[in-house]
Amino acid sequence: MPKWNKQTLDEYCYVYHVPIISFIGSKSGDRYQRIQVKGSSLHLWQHQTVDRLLVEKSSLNKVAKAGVERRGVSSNQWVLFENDDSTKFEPLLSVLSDEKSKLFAAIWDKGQEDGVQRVLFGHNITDWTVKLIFYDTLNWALGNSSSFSLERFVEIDIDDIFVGAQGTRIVEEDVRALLRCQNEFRKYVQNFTFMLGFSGSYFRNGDSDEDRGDEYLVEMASNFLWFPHMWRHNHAHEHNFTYLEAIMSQNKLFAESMKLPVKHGYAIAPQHDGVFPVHEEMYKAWKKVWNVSVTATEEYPHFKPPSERRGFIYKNVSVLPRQTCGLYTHTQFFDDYPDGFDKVISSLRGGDLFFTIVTNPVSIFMTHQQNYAHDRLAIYTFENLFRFVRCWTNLRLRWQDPLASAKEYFRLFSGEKFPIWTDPCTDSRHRTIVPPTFNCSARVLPNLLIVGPQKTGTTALSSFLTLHPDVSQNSPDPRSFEELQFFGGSNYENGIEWYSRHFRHSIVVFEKSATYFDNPNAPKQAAALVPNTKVLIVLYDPAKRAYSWFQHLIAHNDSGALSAGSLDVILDANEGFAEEGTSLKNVEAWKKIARRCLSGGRYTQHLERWLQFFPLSQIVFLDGEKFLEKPAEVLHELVEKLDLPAFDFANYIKFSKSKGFHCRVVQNKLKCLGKGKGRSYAPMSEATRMRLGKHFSLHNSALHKFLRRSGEPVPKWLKID
Ligand SMILES: Nc1ncnc2c1ncn2[C@@H]1O[C@H](COP(=O)(O)OS(=O)(=O)O)[C@@H](OP(=O)(O)O)[C@H]1O
Repeated sequence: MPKWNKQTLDEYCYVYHVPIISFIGSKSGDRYQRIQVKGSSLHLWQHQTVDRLLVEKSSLNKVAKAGVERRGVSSNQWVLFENDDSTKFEPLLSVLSDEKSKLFAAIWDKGQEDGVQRVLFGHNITDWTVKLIFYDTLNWALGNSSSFSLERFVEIDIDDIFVGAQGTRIVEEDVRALLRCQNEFRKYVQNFTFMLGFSGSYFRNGDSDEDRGDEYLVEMASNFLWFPHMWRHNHAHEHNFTYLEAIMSQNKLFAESMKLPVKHGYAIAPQHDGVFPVHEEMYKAWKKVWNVSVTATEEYPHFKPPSERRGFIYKNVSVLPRQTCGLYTHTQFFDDYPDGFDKVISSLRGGDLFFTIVTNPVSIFMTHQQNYAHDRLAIYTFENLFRFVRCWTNLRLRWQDPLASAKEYFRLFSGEKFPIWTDPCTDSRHRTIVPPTFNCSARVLPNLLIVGPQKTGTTALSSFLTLHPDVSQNSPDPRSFEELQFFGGSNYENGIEWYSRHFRHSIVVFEKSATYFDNPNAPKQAAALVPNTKVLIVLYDPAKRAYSWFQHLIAHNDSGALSAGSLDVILDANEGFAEEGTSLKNVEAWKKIARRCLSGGRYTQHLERWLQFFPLSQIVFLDGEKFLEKPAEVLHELVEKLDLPAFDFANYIKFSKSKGFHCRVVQNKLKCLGKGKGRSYAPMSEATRMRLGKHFSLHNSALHKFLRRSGEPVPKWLKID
């Protein structure tokens, strides 16, 4: 890192108490093996080979268990640290060797030399022990260490307990093994209980030994917990509520007659069909027949990568992420492990499966009855996994009922409650399980979002833009001032079928909801559904738009605005200078109005959020003031940016003297926007203007800087002399 950058980084970390995590590699051409770390008394050794590692006792190592020795590391290219001063440095991972001096693969510099704390690693996280220590370090750096729980909830579902071709199914001896293994697992996982999923229609569907296996399982039913699939492993998305209710009821009758303990309102849909993408009819049938309140899926937001699967709540059903453990219905023999036996071994010994448990507070695994027949690979896999976790970590594994897990999950990740819709048509797995009413080849989603802010001319812009023959706009929603207000709004709950119904094919398909710009959830939700869309932001003098907002409220007889009488009274209240004797109710109402008037005009504040989810190349800025004066010219530029053929807007947009704004020309007549757009009201006083200018000055100069830096044209109204 260049010297100047390093200095700035160190200074930042010193001032804001931010620790640094560094991974240090060996320099290939360097002749020196032992080097002093610049500005520190610490030395490091390059190009080292490591055979044995030992996790050290340290307040930073929480999950990683201290004192266990790992042998057979056998890899080279490590950088090791030499520590002469235990008051300044605390080892996290040491190297065991026959040499006298002790070297360390990870060390914590407590910041006594320059006030900056650092954790230095001499190897990257391809080594699982380093990864484990890195996980602890990250939690420490994020300040999670004290609140960090060592409890991990583990659930193993056996799906389709009666589903399977003859010759692949469990027999009586396998059921006995399952019971033994459940007891064995309880040594590692407190309260462990297998959860068995059933489709009753397949009961006793094997040869005579397998049928006996089914019977014995049902005799032993009370030892396990049971949850429903469909009667015949049916795919939910293909059916409506009435049919789903019927087949679920049939499965319920089966459970009742077999006395299966079905508790906890838990269910799993065969092949996750209907859970995500959501099939509302299935959720309704689940509630009605089984009163389901928890399920799990591998499909949200997408099947891959598994580490990014998350949860959500839909129709009062908590959907938890479900993990795969590398065992599928065809995995019955050691030789059958997908990608070979070694892959599974490495996955559970410090690989993906191990880290699934480490990193997820709740892990729900999916297995199938075949994995407990023949070589009983599931038993082998989980027993070894649990042993490994016990050996190398301080984690406490526990089973708890899915309802408690759901509660815990959404307590920890409360921001995940609302599902984020993705486009099922761009996910090959989701495409096959969308309800038949959702036709991917016909569905249309926007490729341009006009996001606002409000009161910047977005209605006029939309109206004029649709003059272009290759542009179409969403059909209006009368319930929300014509706008769909889908992202970040209550219409989001209506789902994508509802949303996409409002669009029709065209080269540019746009949606305009001016509420999106300053809505905290809109960018994330928009990026999940239409990641390639362009996002158009109108840049308009925020002082004028604040005044326009206030006039909007007056025109709508808003009691708060009317009682204030002027925007200045609102601004006074917002700054804590409400006139003596003003009721608290009025002060609160005026502050609320102030927020609405001012918030959207703080451009960079909201822009930052959009840029977290969309690259700058997809953001289109439009000068709102120039648009007001010369709409045809601005539209000409916009059309070019959108790669559309040129269009003679000037022919179709003319200025109306009576309206005082530009209007569309329809059959030789001017057709202006309604009276709610382009209102006539007293002009803003110079004093209010100045006041608002002052309020926005920092935000405006940040916007100015941002536009300059990004090579975007700076609107005239923003130019700073
Ligand atoms: N051609 C034309 N016709 C009418 N109005 C025009 C036009 N061009 C820009 N404007 C300005 O648009 C302001 C309303 O902005 P929005 O359409 O974004 O408002 S909203 O947020 O959708 O309610 C509106 O604000 P007010 O003047 O306060 O009514 C206008 O200043």
